[in-house]
Amino acid sequence: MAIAIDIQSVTRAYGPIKALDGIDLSIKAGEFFTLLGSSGCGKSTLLKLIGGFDRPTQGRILFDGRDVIDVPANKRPVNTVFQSLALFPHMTVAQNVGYGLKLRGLSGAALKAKVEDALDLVELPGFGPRAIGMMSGGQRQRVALARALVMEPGILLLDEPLTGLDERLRQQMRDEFGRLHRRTGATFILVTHNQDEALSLSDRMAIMHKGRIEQLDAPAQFFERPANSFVARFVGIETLLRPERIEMREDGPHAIVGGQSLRLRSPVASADADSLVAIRPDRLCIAETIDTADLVLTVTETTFRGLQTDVRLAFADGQSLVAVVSSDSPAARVTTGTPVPLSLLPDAAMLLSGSGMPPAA
Ligand SMILES: Nc1ncnc2c1ncn2[C@@H]1O[C@H](COP(=O)(O)OP(=O)(O)OP(=O)(O)O)[C@@H](O)[C@H]1O
Repeated sequence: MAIAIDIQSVTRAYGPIKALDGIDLSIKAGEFFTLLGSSGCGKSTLLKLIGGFDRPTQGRILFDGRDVIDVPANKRPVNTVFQSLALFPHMTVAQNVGYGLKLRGLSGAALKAKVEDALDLVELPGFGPRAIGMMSGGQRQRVALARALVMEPGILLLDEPLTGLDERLRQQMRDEFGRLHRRTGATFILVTHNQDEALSLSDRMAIMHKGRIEQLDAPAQFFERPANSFVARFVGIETLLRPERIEMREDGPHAIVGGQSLRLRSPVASADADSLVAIRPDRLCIAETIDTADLVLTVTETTFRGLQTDVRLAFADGQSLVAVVSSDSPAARVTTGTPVPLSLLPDAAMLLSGSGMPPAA
């Protein structure tokens, strides 16, 4: 049932704009795959190509090794849950869910049984006779999901399906997607700009930017080994410092920033003019004494954030980083202008290639 997808050198141009620019991507059968990126990066365009609602300008798309470019949307083993949901407002829940099966020629008790099973699957048992207008936002999302699942697709496409729901419902539906993925075994492809959603659900995900894939990996790898400074910033590693130079020392590579030395995770990629040093905030801590410190920086600002406080610390050249400390620790009460000793845990600092973005202020 689950279907593997191969996207080979796919470009989709609208005049001079390349919504997709040479995408190569293999999605494994049965995997939960997410396309993550900010508005305009091309993720919906890619989903449309997979669904058969649009054609690539160049390149090939294969399902289980078969080219599907000429297969129309309604003949593909794919169902889509659109952001707009696209439910028929004048029909009941059961009529909406059963619509596709009816078109396939199913009727009577067989149709009814399938619809009821699908409503059970999304935890809306007995809701069949209700009018769509009497369903809440979250319930409508589930009806849209049931309508797609009832077709038993090998591939389920989810286009920003949680947009517009409140936080509690988002959480509930998110859990539901995970559960349905395990139960159906179908290949799920989610499009979202919400990082939490992507991280919690995906087996693998791709971060897209300007029609290209910046990184394709399992979720934890985006923090462990961000491919470049764009990805680091996207996943919330905000400290990106411009080094004066890179030095190879006995204990490994070091970056010199503002006259101080930061030990880098090795091996380092070859540095170029755009290379930046990313510092993971979770691997930075305030040291007991100056003697045991890796760095000594000056406090420029503290921001109370409830349980935690952000302490901004500056290098001599004006570049800065943020240490996150517990609000009840003495470190949260340091005053501006104070020198603070810092320790870097192993692999806290990584040298990343730039992606044309300016470094953090
Ligand atoms: N029909 C179209 N005609 C012209 N340009 C288009 C068309 N559809 C998309 N584009 C352009 O292609 C690029 C990618 O669009 P796409 O809708 O795939 O982005 P997205 O990442 O899904 O964004 P969003 O999250 O806002 O939906 C954008 O620059 C967009 O303006």
